[in-house]
Amino acid sequence: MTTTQPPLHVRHATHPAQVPGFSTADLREQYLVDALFTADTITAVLTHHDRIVLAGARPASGPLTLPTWPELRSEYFLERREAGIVNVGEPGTVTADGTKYELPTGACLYAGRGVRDVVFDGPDSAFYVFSAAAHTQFPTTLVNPGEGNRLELGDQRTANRRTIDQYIHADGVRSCQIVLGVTTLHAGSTWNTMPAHTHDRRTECYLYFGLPESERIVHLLGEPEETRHLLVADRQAVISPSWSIHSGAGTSSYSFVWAMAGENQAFADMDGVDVRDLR
Ligand SMILES: O=C[C@H](O)[C@@H](O)CC(=O)C(=O)O
Ligand SMILES: [Zn+2]
Repeated sequence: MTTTQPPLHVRHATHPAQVPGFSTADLREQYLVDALFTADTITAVLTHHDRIVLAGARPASGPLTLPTWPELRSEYFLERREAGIVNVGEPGTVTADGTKYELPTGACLYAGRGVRDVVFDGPDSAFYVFSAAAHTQFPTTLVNPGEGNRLELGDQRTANRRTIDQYIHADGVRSCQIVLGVTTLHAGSTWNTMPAHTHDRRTECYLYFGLPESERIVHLLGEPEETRHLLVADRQAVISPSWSIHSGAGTSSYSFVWAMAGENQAFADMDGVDVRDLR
């Protein structure tokens, strides 16, 4: 089928000193990715923070093939890249060089460097793609919800009881740079990632999903002593540069894909910020 292929949206890196001068609209333009999932379209954003590409594929009326973009100067998208793909919609399939993988909601497919053809299918599926530059090839691997390393964090009394599934990480599915998982807030819990942290060696992106259409997440960003917020809807992503905290509270519970790329893959390489020190 024929589809319109939107251009790659390129976002330059930002300096923390710019943040105090940003209006709400400026903050949203720099850090919020608000329309990744348009029917029969693959939408993509390249951020110069660690050269991460975020893409969304919604194969509503037929299969969609992952293209490449002129800015990448590559023959095919994964020629020098790797990707973590998470289905944030209804069950669907991803076919990587002829091998078809079934992805229920919340499942993750790691697609390694060198995979030429990636095809998304499933009328109500929605595939989130997080891609980083890759120096070598690791095997393409499927991880289903609950099959990764599972962490139970937080407490209902502080409204942050949540389950963290680590999928792509140093002790799980191997990759060059990507560390990726899905966190699900338990019913009645609203806070993620509080106490907040930074990790100056990695850029991290959150893609919120499973949030009712009428609800919003108040996502906190910026340096710990100079924070700002974004009001974020379902299936929207936020880019957190290395100097930025990334934490939020919803008007309801929700899930999110967290994914990072950069200098190392140590999940525990975080600089925690005491709640009392946030400004
Ligand atoms: O660097 C790690 C990431 O920010 C997330 O894994 C945090 C998270 O999912 C949570 O606390 O809810
Ligand atoms: Zn983090």
